Amino acid sequence: MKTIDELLTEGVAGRRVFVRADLNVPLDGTTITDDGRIRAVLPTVKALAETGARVVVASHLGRPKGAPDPVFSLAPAAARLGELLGADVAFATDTVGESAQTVVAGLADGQVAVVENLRFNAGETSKDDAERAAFAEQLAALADVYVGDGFGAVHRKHASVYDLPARLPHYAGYLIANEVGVLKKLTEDVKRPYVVALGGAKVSDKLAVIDQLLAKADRLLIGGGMAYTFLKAKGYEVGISLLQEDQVPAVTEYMERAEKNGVELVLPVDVLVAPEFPDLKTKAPANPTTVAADAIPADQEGLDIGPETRKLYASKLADAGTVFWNGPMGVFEHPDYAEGTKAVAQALIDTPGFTVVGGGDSAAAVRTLGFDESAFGHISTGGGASLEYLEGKTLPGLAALED
Ligand SMILES: Nc1ncnc2c1ncn2[C@@H]1O[C@H](COP(=O)(O)OP(=O)(O)OP(=O)(O)O)[C@@H](O)[C@H]1O
Ligand SMILES: O=C(O)[C@H](O)COP(=O)(O)O
Repeated sequence: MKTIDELLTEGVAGRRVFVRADLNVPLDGTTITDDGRIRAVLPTVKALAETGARVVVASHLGRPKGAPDPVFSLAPAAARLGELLGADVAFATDTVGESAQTVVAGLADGQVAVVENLRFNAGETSKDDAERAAFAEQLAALADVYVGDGFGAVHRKHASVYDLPARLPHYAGYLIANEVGVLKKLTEDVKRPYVVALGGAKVSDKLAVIDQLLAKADRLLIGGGMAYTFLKAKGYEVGISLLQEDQVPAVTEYMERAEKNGVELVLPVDVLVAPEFPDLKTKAPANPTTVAADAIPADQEGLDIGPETRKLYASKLADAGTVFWNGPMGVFEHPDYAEGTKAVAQALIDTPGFTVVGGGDSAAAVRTLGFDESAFGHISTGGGASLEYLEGKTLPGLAALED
């Protein structure tokens, strides 16, 4: 994999450099609640701008449906990038259309532009190779060189991640190089016990990863929205909690295999429930009730792990040699459901083992709940990406940078 340092040595002055970043930051309306992913790509953008490149930054944000949707505009991220760079950042109101072409053509050496959300174009995420290729051609027309630095999206076989680098000279940015450097160690030299804590809301993506983790980890702690598919597989009522019904048979098999392989698969013993999802805007008190994991009322939703589970998970993390944690334990954005995530974050700080926190929301949780980032071994910008990397999978966005 050629890195950006080689590109800088070759010289970038006057060249249009396309930086595929992951600016998929959490938003409250148009307010960015955690800018970690924007800060993470700064070294790459700065190095390119300072050496005279015309930098075109592109990213996805959220999961729009292949058409423009103002809720998912990258405009707030572009503005924040400008603030962090201390420079004007031009913003194109489309991705490859007239606005993008005009903005890119107007860039002077050393200037930076951001184009609108890649996923406003159906070609970006299309499963059809030709459709993705057509969009990649349009993206390629905007640049002379490609720098891949959106680590959080390298597990996606998307046009800007996979098809575009094949069409331009390509290099890995500093973030990708650093992430791969740290995560590689976890695949080669893992100090045991190796404990993996999984939570969050992208349940279907992450359940598949457990299949592989059963052959690698010594202990798996399950929380967040993911827990309810397991509790359902145990035959418990999960009420209106997040549930991946079609995955129940697979999860049943995981639980059987864990037992056979001697992997400790630990599930919540109690949870916080309420009749409805909390209001994350007003943060009005949610008044949750604590119930045993096998006693969730049919009309209630599980939104955090309970106090007994917090203690249990802390004890399961205390003697870890290595910990990988992805996905908040509850809806941490609301104070009534933040304690589970806080307890796991604190347990990672307290354990003597090497700790890695992966995921946009997990990293945001650690920061917004007031933890010191330096107390963790590594905070990865990738959730699904870091999990799939640890699984040993070939990730499209990394493979594309290699050849
Ligand atoms: N029990 C629950 N029910 C519903 N949502 C939950 C629950 N527990 C956690 N969440 C939500 O999960 C979200 C984070 O999940 P996600 O899987 O995206 O995490 P991540 O891996 O850190 O991020 P990413 O994969 O996007 O990098 C948070 O917004 C949180 O509110
Ligand atoms: O948040 C993430 O994990 C990355 O930005 C990828 O987003 P996606 O899961 O919507 O592809």
